[in-house]
Amino acid sequence: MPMAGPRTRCDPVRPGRGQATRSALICQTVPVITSPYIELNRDQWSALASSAPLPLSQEDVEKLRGLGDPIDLAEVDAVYRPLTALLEDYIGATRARAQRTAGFLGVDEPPTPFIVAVAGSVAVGKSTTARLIAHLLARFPATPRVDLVTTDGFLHPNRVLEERGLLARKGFPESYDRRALLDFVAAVKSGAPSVSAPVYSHTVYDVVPGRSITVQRPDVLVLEGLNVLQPAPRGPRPGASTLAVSDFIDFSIYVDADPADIRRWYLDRFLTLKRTAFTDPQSYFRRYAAIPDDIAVAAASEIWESVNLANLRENIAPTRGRATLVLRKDAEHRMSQVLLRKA
Ligand SMILES: Nc1ncnc2c1ncn2[C@@H]1O[C@H](COP(=O)(O)OP(=O)(O)O)[C@@H](O)[C@H]1O
Ligand SMILES: CC(C)(COP(=O)(O)O)[C@@H](O)C(=O)NCCC(=O)O
Repeated sequence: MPMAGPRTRCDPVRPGRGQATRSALICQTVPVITSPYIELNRDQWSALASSAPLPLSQEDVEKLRGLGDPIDLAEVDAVYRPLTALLEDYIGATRARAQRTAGFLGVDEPPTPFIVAVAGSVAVGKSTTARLIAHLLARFPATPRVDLVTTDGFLHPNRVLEERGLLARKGFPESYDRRALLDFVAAVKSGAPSVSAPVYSHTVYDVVPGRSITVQRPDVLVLEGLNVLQPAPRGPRPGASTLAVSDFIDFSIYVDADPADIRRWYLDRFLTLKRTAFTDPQSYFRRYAAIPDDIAVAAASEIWESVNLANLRENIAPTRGRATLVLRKDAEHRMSQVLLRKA
């Protein structure tokens, strides 16, 4: 993310013993690191929290956190109190600008939903971030109506993935119905009164036929998924639209961590799911419930390497620099650094 450019730096050279005292300069070309982000460490970020108590209990946090994510009230306080305050500020500024523009044009055009996108690898904890943001923003008087949509509903059904030889590419850009996802986000951002999105089930590992979630012009839409910062497909047909989902996003958050840590979280979660969700006869992974842990871990490792890590490297991590804010986590899921796009 930081960009390097050369500059000349000159430092005075101290004369050695017995040498003439005339000062001298030694000059060299050194790279200058500039970045479009303001970087804050954990203490700097968490110190931005206001002293008002968070409208959340430890019990709420336990309900909202994803499987394997140890986040507690103190961590929510450190990360999400400043984050939601910042988001409310962005939302207020966006609304004020929309009002000024409507006044300038002499039209009566209310602001459209503010879209917050949450991106990052499989198993990095996007759903915890998305759920906490949605829950907290809904408690602010200016944004009581908040909806949360995950992009997995826009995956092609397994039948289509199988036909196209893409079952082992689930989560890769081509495994989604990108047109439908783009149409959905564009409709929300056009102020459509009611827009529906399909729903995915992690249990059956497929899109649920006939099920949908309807979004009715909320104050905020939180959109969570691997691919929300993905650019439009490369080399589109001449004349085809180059619009991408990210063109309709007002604020994006990339949840970032070391791939070695994410791998461990993925495998630990797989073992927990093996004892819980996979025992459901409806579970796509039910065959793993009854096999020894080491064989299940070997299979999960293979899925991690060949699907999720490959997708992280090829498609997801390259979009990190497009995010408004990068939330960097340490090996224990604790926020270690926040990068915020300079205004
Ligand atoms: N095979 C599965 N069965 C049931 N739930 C799952 C399964 N895989 C993932 N989940 C759940 O789905 C949610 C989204 O997971 P994922 O897409 O990996 O994103 P993240 O971990 O970044 O939130 C998580 O809450 C996770 O616990
Ligand atoms: C469904 C997912 C692609 C996540 O989709 P998202 O909500 O981010 O659009 C992912 O959880 C997944 O199932 N990946 C395929 C490999 C695996 O089983 O882990």
